[in-house]
Amino acid sequence: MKVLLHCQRLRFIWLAKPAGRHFHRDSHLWAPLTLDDFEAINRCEKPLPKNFNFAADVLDQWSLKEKSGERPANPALWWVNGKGDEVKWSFQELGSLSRKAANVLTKPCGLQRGDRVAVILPRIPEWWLINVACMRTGLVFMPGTIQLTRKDILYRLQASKAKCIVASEEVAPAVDSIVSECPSLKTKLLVSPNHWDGWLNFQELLQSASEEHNCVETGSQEPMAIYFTSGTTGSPKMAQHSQGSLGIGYTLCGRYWLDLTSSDIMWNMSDTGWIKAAIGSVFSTWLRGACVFVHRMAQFDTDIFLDTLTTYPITTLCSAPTVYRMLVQKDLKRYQFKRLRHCLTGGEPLNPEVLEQWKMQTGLELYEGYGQTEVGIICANRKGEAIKPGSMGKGVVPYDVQIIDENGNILPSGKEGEIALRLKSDRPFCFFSEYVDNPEKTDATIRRNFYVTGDRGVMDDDGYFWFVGRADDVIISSGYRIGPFEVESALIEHPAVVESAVVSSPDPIRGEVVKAFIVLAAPYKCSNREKLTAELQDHVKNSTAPYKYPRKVEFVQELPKTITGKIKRNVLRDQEWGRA
Ligand SMILES: Nc1ncnc2c1ncn2[C@@H]1O[C@H](COP(=O)(O)OP(=O)(O)OP(=O)(O)O)[C@@H](O)[C@H]1O
Repeated sequence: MKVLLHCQRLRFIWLAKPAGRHFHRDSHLWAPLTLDDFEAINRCEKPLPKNFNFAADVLDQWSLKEKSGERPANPALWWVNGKGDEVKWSFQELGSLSRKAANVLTKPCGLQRGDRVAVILPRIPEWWLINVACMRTGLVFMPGTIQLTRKDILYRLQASKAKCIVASEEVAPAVDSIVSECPSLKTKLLVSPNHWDGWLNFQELLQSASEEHNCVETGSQEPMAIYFTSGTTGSPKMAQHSQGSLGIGYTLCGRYWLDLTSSDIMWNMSDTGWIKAAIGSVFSTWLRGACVFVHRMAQFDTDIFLDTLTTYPITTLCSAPTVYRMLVQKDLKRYQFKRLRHCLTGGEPLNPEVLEQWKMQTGLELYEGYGQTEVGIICANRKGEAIKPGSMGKGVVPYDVQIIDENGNILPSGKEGEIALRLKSDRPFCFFSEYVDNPEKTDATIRRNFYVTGDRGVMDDDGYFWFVGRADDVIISSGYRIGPFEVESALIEHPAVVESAVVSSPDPIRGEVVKAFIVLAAPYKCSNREKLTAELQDHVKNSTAPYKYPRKVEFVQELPKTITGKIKRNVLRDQEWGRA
């Protein structure tokens, strides 16, 4: 199945040899792959087909099922903006509009299979159209959030050598200010009712484009998308994914973690720039034939958020822990959610206190998942399995998740080490292909026969994984190893704490000590700081091993975060160590 090449400078690259069973769609021998096939491929019980295209092999199949009445009359995409505007597309409408969009990309934009397209759009329906149009044409989709600054956009366009940028008016001026420094960029496509000098207009071109389009027969391992990582620990890396890794790799995630069926309505809050949008708002959801629900909020607002859940028949919700931390500050018992039955979170550790409060106030569990841009979901609390508050759940199929030491040896349960994925003879097909133009970083993810995540954790006797912290975030004080998450989770149990970030801080005797940066809840903002510090320190000493308590405490208005909302502990740590 797979050939392992031993290259110069001890670099390993994998060439998976896909099976040739999947005939060209025009051939009389061609049979569409079914959801059962995708699940079997995901379980590694069936080989990856030679060719695969998510638009043709998944979306167009749902269109046919919709036509024949085999799928409920649920939209494929349901978009609202809170101002009375609404878009509902069936799979058939999504099909015909995305074919038109494909013609816009190849004809007036002049793009060819394999070209890279930077797409920086807010949560508007066109984002989904361009996404599917790129699949149909074999273009490599590179999403980015509209919160990117001029400098971020320049970094992304130069690093990727993108041929085209698709943007909205929010970011067009920033693009214009740096375009002269991006020689590879040939086309600027604006998604707006207005015309801008030097930009083609998507809406106008879409209206006149033909609906006739033959989907490109992409190889399963052909590049489909490039995701820039969050940049929590440094410059974002370009993780490249293939048609198969994204298009098939999330089948089981949709079934077991998201628990979706074709009559579900999934609201995933992730920004369009991150892989979580791809998982929850494209691949997992549409593989299961469910409806993708989108609310374009100008900015996150808890009242609008809660109103949306009471107004629309959303069944499944996925949001970052930060959002749940804010929501549990409200009196949630006042709200009657219309159809909500399954709630998910991930991207950051979820404090057990938040899970308990959410459950107490809404009656619903919170199913946490743990993953990375590079390899997708690694651990998750699956529907139907008992949740252990504070744990990220068990390893997900097809991954063999282990805790290893610095030499790549598997550690027994209960021992802290690095979270890693065991690579048997085959590299799992759902892995990213590489960090583009960065073979050293790609190689550095492999230790002996493991993919190392760079995160530290513990597996218990029941196979549940417990997050300790990113390897760089672990604090070593007087010889003790202290994970920030445990201290932060202890702090948030106290009613004065909305959220906190725990980092190492220099100390002349202990080398480094635990320091907590704390955002206070409104009623505690005017409290006596000295008294409150002592109270919080005592609280941590009582709820976890006393050596973990924060010897230094600083109260802050807010914590530094990435645009995905993740706490940037490295910024606070550098500040403490005078490296800022
Ligand atoms: N449920 C979770 N619990 C704890 N941490 C999580 C969870 N889910 C994701 N993470 C963290 O997020 C990381 C993956 O996030 P992402 O792929 O966006 O890149 P990043 O590591 O934040 O950014 P960069 O690699 O650019 O520094 C994981 O390695 C882990 O540290």
